[in-house]
Amino acid sequence: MSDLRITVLGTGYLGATHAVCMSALGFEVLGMDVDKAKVDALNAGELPFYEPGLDTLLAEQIATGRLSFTTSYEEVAAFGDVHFIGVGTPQKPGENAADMRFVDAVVDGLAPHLERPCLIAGKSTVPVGTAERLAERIAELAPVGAAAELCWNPEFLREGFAVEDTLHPDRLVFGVRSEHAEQVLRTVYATPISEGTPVVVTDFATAQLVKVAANSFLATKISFINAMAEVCEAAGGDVVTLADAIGYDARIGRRFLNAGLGFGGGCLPKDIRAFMARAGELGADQALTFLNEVDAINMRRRSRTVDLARELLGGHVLGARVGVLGAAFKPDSDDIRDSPALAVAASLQLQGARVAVYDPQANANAARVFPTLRYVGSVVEAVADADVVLHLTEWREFRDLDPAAVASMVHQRNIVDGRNALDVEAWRAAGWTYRSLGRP
Ligand SMILES: NC(=O)c1ccc[n+]([C@@H]2O[C@H](COP(=O)([O-])OP(=O)(O)OC[C@H]3O[C@@H](n4cnc5c(N)ncnc54)[C@H](O)[C@@H]3O)[C@@H](O)[C@H]2O)c1
Ligand SMILES: O=c1ccn([C@@H]2O[C@H](COP(=O)(O)OP(=O)(O)O[C@H]3O[C@H](CO)[C@@H](O)[C@H](O)[C@H]3O)[C@@H](O)[C@H]2O)c(=O)[nH]1
Repeated sequence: MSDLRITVLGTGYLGATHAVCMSALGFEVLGMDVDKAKVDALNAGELPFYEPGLDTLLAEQIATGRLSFTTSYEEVAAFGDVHFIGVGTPQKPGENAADMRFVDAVVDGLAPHLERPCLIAGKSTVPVGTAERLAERIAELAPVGAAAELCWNPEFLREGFAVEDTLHPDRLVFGVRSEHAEQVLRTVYATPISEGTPVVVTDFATAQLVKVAANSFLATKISFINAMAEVCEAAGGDVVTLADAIGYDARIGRRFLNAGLGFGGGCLPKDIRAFMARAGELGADQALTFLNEVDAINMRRRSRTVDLARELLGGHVLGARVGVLGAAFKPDSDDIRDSPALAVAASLQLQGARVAVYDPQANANAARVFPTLRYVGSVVEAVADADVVLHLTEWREFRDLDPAAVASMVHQRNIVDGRNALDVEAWRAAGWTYRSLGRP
């Protein structure tokens, strides 16, 4: 184990995971965030969000004494040999572009304290050109001068699998300007568990682009199958069978070909939009106009789900009871950023439905953003007397439901499976009118 000391600036979903995993690999790690409540919770060994396995790992690592958290840039600068940047890059309100103010603030906060040689490794997802700009800024501000070097090391973890993805990544991407930076990154990642992982060493521009290209491809794959779902709806085909059949072709592959309510979260939607905005600035906007269509197909799935619910209610949404299963943008996460489930729930409520939402982990986060929806603590409460049940986030708890048992709780046996994840035959056999996206 190398004695490099690591810091992680921004300890949200990405940064907290990275800090905890680096500590689990044996490094001494200092995490930093401007949110004092978050820092206090992390220091107490309490994870401020839900991520399977990360809670126990955090508590274990805090107990080793190798991992701690602070709000101080000075402490971070004095402590670290390698500083990872994992602050947020959300969509700017009312624009497609990414809001870079957190990235800029973290560099402006840290760099003036850098008095000893170090590597700063950007992990946040950024518009191409950011690393080049930040390198200049660091050169201007850091007392140690060129011995504070920047590199770009994009992160590909998925929420719900964050620990697994961090410890066993599909690949590592190092955007570097020197052999020294490459060697330091190789040392950080030279652990038994990343053995055999492909390492792509490249320039700044490519490293930043790899990340948004990957997310654009994933978003396109989902919208492709959702476009097929639209055609299946028109033609009377079954998109799940279609996905299975085309997925057997190894060139296509079945993963990420699940049709339904579409993609949400704090990454895919904002990343394709920021990529389009950046391409526009670079004069390459034509190259990415297809991403507009990817986005539009995705958003149409939300309206389609609302329409299915309305159809099942015979057009009478006003006063109808709607039981919503799921609020998170995906299962095994409490993240509700751009959640398709909440968009559908909110739309039906706006049309006058009486909506009850249950999510195993995301109720509290959802209530902060959509305070007027009614949140309940169980499936039983969500579906009580419902005229229609909407399955919008495919938690195992929902996939395992016994349709006969749920049938006895509702007013009308209507279900929309927004994720094509329930057993159609079993639900129909229990007397349910089952509707889903892209299936007859
Ligand atoms: N969430 C993921 O699964 C994931 C995966 C890969 C890449 N990314 C990218 O990583 C970045 C972070 O995403 P996230 O989901 O962890 O966001 P997040 O909102 O959960 O976390 C961001 C954290 O940064 C902190 N912060 C803001 N300003 C700061 C500052 N000046 N100094 C220190 N901390 C500051 C915030 O308080 C917050 O805790 C984004 O660019 C995202 O696109 C996220
Ligand atoms: O076949 C599929 C697969 C996913 N989704 C939806 O797509 C969204 C995103 O899912 P996923 O990619 O699993 O979650 P994220 O945690 O947002 O991870 C994505 O975004 C991260 C942040 O950039 C990247 O690091 C990951 O590699 C990338 O998968 C969710 O709403 C899913 O419900 C589908 O609708 N159909």
